[in-house]
Amino acid sequence: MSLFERLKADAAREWASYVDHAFVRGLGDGSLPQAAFRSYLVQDYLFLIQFARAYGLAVYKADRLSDMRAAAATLHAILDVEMDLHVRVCAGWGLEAADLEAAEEGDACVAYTRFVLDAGLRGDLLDLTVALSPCVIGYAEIGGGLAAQGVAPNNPYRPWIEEYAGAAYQDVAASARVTLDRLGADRLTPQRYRELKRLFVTASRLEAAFWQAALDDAAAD
Ligand SMILES: Cc1ncc(CO)c(N)n1
Repeated sequence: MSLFERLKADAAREWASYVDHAFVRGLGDGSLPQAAFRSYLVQDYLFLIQFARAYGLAVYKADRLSDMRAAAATLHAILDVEMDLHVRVCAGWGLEAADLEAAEEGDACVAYTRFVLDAGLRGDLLDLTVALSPCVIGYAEIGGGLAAQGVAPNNPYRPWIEEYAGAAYQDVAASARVTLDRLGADRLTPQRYRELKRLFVTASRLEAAFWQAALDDAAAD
């Protein structure tokens, strides 16, 4: 079993709370309140800024050129592709770049992103990669799963689903799995597994909390 499959099986409950969250089901059937999606988009923009920093840290923590290049390519993809796309999606939902810049990071965003950065700062590239893996691999599973169920043509969240179900993002996630499994083959020891599992479980819980914060935020409006 690959390292990713093993982590996912051992974190089955937390993984399910993330990929099968009420927010995700609402995206799939189009019933998600639009205020929740807007709140999510603003926080996700701030999230991506911190994730770019985490990939910068992965460049620093890498001890081979191929790992440095892989992390640098992801850093570039976040800063120059995904964030641009994000600004355009936000504009479609009535959110201007100025709204994004002015927004305060919510607790769920601070907790998740700083947890990942801390895992990477005190650990090595394997710790950091495990802490990052629910993000990139999870969104590919969510987008692919929703698309496979079939998305109504008038579902307002269809472009979001298609983005994460699309070949470009699925490729990014597939290479993240290959990297994780290779780092595991190089560095995993039985003693380390417990700590890696803890990182994976916590990151999955914090992803679920990120969805939940957007639902709570919209409900409080
Ligand atoms: C919170 C979160 N997790 C994962 C991704 C995937 O990039 C994202 N954009 N936002």
